[in-house]
Amino acid sequence: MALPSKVRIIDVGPRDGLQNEKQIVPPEVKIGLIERLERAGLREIEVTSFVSPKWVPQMADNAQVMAGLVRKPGVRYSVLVPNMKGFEAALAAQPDEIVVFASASEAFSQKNINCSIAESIERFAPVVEAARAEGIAVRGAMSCTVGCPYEGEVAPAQVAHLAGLLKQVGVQRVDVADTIGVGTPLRVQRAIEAALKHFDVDDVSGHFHDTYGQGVSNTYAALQLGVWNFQSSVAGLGGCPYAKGATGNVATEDVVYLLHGLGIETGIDLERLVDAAEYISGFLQRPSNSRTGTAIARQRG
Ligand SMILES: CC(C)(COP(=O)([O-])OP(=O)([O-])OC[C@H]1O[C@@H](n2cnc3c(N)ncnc32)[C@H](O)[C@@H]1OP(=O)([O-])[O-])[C@@H](O)C(=O)NCCC(=O)NCCSC(=O)C[C@@](C)(O)CC(=O)[O-]
Repeated sequence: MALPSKVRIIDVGPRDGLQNEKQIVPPEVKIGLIERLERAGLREIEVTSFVSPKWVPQMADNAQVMAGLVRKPGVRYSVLVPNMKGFEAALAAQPDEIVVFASASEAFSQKNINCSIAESIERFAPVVEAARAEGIAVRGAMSCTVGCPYEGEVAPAQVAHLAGLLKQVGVQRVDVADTIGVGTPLRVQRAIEAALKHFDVDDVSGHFHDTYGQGVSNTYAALQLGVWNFQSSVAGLGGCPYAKGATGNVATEDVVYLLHGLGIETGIDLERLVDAAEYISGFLQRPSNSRTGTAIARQRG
């Protein structure tokens, strides 16, 4: 199959990237990061999550971040929502899209959202209905589609099962997430094919963590199946609080370098993206996890 000619990237740095940071990042820094991502050409940004602040303290400023954004036309701002309480809080902030998040593995579902997969779907059903009634788009993140930190390998059939449940409750598109970054290209392709049993290829995205350095290879493997939507994180920020040892998402800079090298259009200016990475890395006092970003920053001197 020919590779797609264009790709849409959702930068999840402000949410997935920062949620696990011990040091609280103030809302104005998060907003500064979002503005720099917009300047770099990102047209979809996962801004925050309306989850319990006891579970994820870094996202406790969700309403402040949303209220402080100067929304740019043409940019889609999404937020994670685990239940009706989160949806009601998110609704006041008027996101363009909400993301409900379920797991392909039972154990991770329990650790991450304190309920079984079936219970999570029951919780999401009214949330999805309410969001769509408000004209808010709904994405479903599927965690642990390749491996689980508690159960080990996850079978494609589990991914297909979850994708089917999300489809049934009205989720419009899904992310195939390798939460702990253990996937390699063929395993990731099997997980994507499982999602494709229920969703059109235009509505399936790849979300790869880079724990074992496979994020770029897995992106290429997904492109080979025609997938053209990806989530990645500026500077490779990230890690899930409930997936011990897992590192950040594949860096947006690394994905963009791959895509531009393949002649695939992204609308993203790599130099400006590195500016955004330098901004947040400077705040965190830590070098970027992106190989591309590091190379470009070194050339700048
Ligand atoms: C789902 C719950 C809330 C269940 O947590 P629970 O403790 O079972 O919830 P509960 O309904 O029993 O409520 C307990 C307390 O939490 C409050 N509460 C209840 N809901 C909310 C809410 N929405 N916002 C704010 N507060 C909330 C509620 O009001 C109550 O407050 P209290 O009466 O004790 O003061 C909790 O487990 C939670 O917040 N989990 C979120 C964990 C999380 O954010 N994980 C990271 C995101 S997933 C991820 O990163 C993976 C992804 C998407 O990136 C893809 C990938 O790579 O895999």
